[in-house]
This record gives sequence, C-alpha cells and structure tokens, in this order.
Amino acid sequence: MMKTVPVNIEHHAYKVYLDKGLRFRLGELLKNSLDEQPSSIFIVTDSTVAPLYLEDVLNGLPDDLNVTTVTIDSGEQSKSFKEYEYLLTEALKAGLDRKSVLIALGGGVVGDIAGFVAATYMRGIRFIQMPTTLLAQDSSVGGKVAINHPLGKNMIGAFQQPEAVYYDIEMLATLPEKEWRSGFAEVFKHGLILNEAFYQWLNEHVQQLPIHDQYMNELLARSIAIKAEVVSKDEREQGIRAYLNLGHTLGHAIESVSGYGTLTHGEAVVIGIVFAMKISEKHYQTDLKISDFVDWVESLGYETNIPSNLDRSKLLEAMKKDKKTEAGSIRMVLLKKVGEASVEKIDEKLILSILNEQ
Ligand SMILES: NC(=O)c1ccc[n+]([C@@H]2O[C@H](COP(=O)([O-])OP(=O)(O)OC[C@H]3O[C@@H](n4cnc5c(N)ncnc54)[C@H](O)[C@@H]3O)[C@@H](O)[C@H]2O)c1
Ligand SMILES: O=C(O)C(=O)C[C@@H](O)[C@H](O)[C@H](O)COP(=O)(O)O
Ligand SMILES: [Zn+2]
Repeated sequence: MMKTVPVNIEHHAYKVYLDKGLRFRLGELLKNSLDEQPSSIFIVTDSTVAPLYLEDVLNGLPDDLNVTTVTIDSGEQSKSFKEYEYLLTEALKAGLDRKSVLIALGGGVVGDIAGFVAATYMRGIRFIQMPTTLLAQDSSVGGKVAINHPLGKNMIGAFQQPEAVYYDIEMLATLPEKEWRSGFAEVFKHGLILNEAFYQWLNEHVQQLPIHDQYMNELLARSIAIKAEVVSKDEREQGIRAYLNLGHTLGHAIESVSGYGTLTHGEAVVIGIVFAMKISEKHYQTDLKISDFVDWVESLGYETNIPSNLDRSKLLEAMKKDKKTEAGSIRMVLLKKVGEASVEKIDEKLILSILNEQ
C-alpha cells in the first residue's frame, strides 16, 4: 500500500512516495506531483541500475514525452568534476530548458551528482529523486546535493530540494549485502541522534542483513519521517540538521584519505559513530554502553575500528575540512545519550589521542 511522508520545507513542500512497483508508474506519478508538466525529461542513472530498472521506468512514461537517458559508471568515484561536466554537456546537447525535469534513478551517488546538475544547470531546474538503495532513504530527502573534491567529501554542492521522491522499495531486492550494510548505518543513525525508541526497535528486530521484508515498511517510514522532520525544521543546517552528521566528521575523512569507494559511505560512518561515542563519553563523562553497540553492529558485519593503514595525522587534517569546522575548530556531533545529540567543539589533542588508540 502506498505510504507518503511529507517534507514541509518553508518555501517548498513535497512528498516521499513509498510503495512497491512505483518504477512502472512514472508518468502517472509525475502528473500527480508536478504543478506544471515537463517540457522534457532527463534521466540520470548508473551502469548497475540501468540494466536492472531503466526499461521499466521508460515503459511507464507517455510516448509523446521527449526523454533523454544518461548513464554514469556506478560507484563513489563518479561523484567527480569529470562526471559533473559530462552530465552538463549531455544536458546541453539534449536541449534541456527551464521547464525540463531531471530524474535521478539510482543510489546516493546518482542522487547527489544529478541533483547538483539540476541545481546548477541554467541556475536550477526541477528534479525528482527515484532512489534505488537503502542508503537513499537518507540521501534522497532533504536536498543536499554535491560532488566530491579529492581533498574532501561533498565539498562542492548546493541545497536543491526535489519536487518529489518516488521510492520503489521492490528495487531493493537486487541490492548486494554490502550495500544493505551501508544503508542501514544511516537508518540507525536516525535513532541514535533523535529517537531512542526507534533505535531500540531496530536493535530488537534487525539481527541480520538484508533486513527481513516484514520490517521494511515500518523501518523506512520511521527513518524517513525522522529525516523529513529535521530538514523541515532546519533546511540549511543552522541548528539541528547538523545532528544528521553523526559519525561523518571522521567518516568523511576516512573516505577521502582511503580513496573514494575504498569503504562504502555507511561503513565509514559506522567507524565514525563509534569514534564519536568515545569522544562523547569523555566529553560528557557518561557511559554510552559502547560495547553493546559495537557487539550489535559487528554481528551485522560492520568493521568498527579505523583501518590500520590510514595515517592518523592525515585523518586529522581531513577532519578539519569538515563543513561544521568554525575558525579552525573541529565541531563534532556527540551523543549525550542514545536519542539525544549535540554539537560540540572538540580539542584536536583529544581527537588525535583517540585516533591513535586504535
Ligand atoms: N545528500 C544526502 O543527504 C546524502 C545522505 C547520505 C549519503 N549521501 C551520499 O550518498 C552516497 C552513497 O549512496 P549509496 O550508498 O546509495 O551508493 P551508490 O549510489 O554508489 O550505490 C551503491 C551501489 O549499489 C548499486 N545499486 C544501486 N541500486 C541498486 C539496486 N537496486 N540493485 C543493485 N545494485 C544497486 C550502485 O550501482 C552502486 O554500485 C555517498 O556519496 C554519500 O555521500 C548523501
Ligand atoms: O542530510 C544531511 O544533512 C546529512 O548530513 C545526511 C548525511 O547522511 C549525508 O551523508 C550528507 O551528505 C552529509 O552532508 P555534508 O554536509 O556533511 O557533506
Ligand atoms: Zn551520510
């Protein structure tokens, strides 16, 4: 049954549609969720998703609509200047105009880069997210779009809200276990920062990956509702939106220092979450029962230690490039307790000492 989650950003409300089989119904969905119908459609997807789902999506569109499809290589390395330029060139060649609509069909990589193309092509055109990974329950909502720079993750980007999100959860059936792991990290992150009951529910019900079908509807609806509420209150990350960055100060540093794609985003974030918990215990003089958390996530196949080959001083340098840094001071999302986050300035010496513990 179709579920919708509203995203009520002040200047731009939209909905996340959640159901099985949405990929066959793009034409109908566009009709229902766009105020003005598109002059043309530009679908961006990747080399893994295209052979699996592109035909289904195209079959759902009316024959008289002008449609261009562009496929980029799958993987984090595609969130690059080179692919960004390529997509803009293809958009220009296809003759997209300001009434065109871009559709991002894929995981967070496609959503982020295609969204950034939509944000910048002719200073901004409409776009739709069609997420195909579990991780994209996070990335498709909230309008953060970006590409990576070799020196830092998501360093070039924009806030560009989609017109709608069409999440056909049937497409998760083909997701490899590693990608379930990556995506699930961003699900339990939502519980850890803001909703202890949701975190406990996950802890009780998720003992293996992929996640059992019977829990998926509830899991997605609750996780997306948390993200939607946060971005509705604070679109531009002036306050509580920063909580969504739990584990990302170190996580992003690990991704850039190890080379994009060496670890998945979620794998890096989990290592970052354990690190942030250790800093939290010291900062607030509290007991977060880190070993219980580590036992649970390790039983799901996550690595929780920082890879031993990564130079700790390089990680520290990369952490300083985090977007939350102010006047050279690293600011991290910490947990006062499960379900309660806060952002604090953290001394570099403490960071380095905990980096060196592992
Ligand atoms: N904008 C945001 O708010 C936000 C939030 C979280 C993460 N992100 C970004 O999202 C990216 C990670 O996204 P991701 O984990 O979806 O990675 P991804 O897009 O690289 O997808 C992971 C892999 O799964 C493949 N795949 C996608 N859908 C599939 C399907 N249905 N069946 C089989 N294979 C499929 C992809 O081709 C890829 O190889 C990172 O760049 C991260 O920084 C952005
Ligand atoms: O939506 C947000 O806000 C988030 O922080 C969600 C994160 O999971 C996501 O990885 C985001 O892209 C990180 O943003 P950044 O500003 O730290 O690059
Ligand atoms: Zn993330």
